[in-house]
Amino acid sequence: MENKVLYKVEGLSKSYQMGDVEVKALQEVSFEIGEGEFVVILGPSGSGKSTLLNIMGGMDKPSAGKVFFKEQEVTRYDDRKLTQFRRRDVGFIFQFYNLIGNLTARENVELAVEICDEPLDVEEMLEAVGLEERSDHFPAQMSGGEQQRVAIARAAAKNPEILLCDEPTGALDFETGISILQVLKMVNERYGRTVVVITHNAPIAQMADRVLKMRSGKVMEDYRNSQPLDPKEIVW
Ligand SMILES: Nc1ncnc2c1ncn2[C@@H]1O[C@H](COP(=O)(O)OP(=O)(O)OP(=O)(O)O)[C@@H](O)[C@H]1O
Repeated sequence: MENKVLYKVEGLSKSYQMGDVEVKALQEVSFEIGEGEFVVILGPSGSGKSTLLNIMGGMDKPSAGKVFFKEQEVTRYDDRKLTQFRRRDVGFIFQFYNLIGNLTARENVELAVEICDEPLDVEEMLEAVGLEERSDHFPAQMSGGEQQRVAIARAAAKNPEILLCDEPTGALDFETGISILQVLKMVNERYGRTVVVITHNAPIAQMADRVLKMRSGKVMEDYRNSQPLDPKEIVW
């Protein structure tokens, strides 16, 4: 089975100048991601995962190299096209949820879909992530796992091609983390969305179709799991 290529990353490098020192966050990273894949980008702290995800999501620009999304070169987009790309094509999920505190779960999701073209049904998404009973609660009235479910509903309801998730289980205990991985897998399977999860937590790689292992700003391994595990079989 060969999926259509969704992302093509070519020779991507990113350096930061810190006084006299040049920090090489990414060094000539190249790979492709197929439509519908569940990808885990695994690497220790400082290996360049967030830098890579931010460039893939149009939030940051590389020092060199190219990113293509559906054969369009994102790295050549002007600000207007980048805004459109972030709104329409990409859903973001962060470690600390980033919900708006004075809006309920439902209102957080509704606000996000207001700025995109073909959103999914808000109630359906809240139900899909298991929050139908809690949709009128404010973030402060919800557990970390519930808040992360709202964040997933918010990102997925935009109906983006891809969900980019930066350590989505990083702030959660083991069992809640597993339940969040199950929700991400559900969005991948039921809605056919491509999902990229970055993590330093090696066991999570067992649920991926594809694994990219990073170290010191480079992709050291790029492999496919022949039998990805169901999240509930993962232990850490
Ligand atoms: N804005 C910045 N200015 C200077 N250096 C930066 C900046 N952002 C990242 N770096 C450096 O780039 C390298 C890669 O950082 P990055 O956050 O991408 O790694 P990471 O794998 O996501 O790490 P973590 O899991 O700890 O978030 C690190 O050495 C980091 O200190």
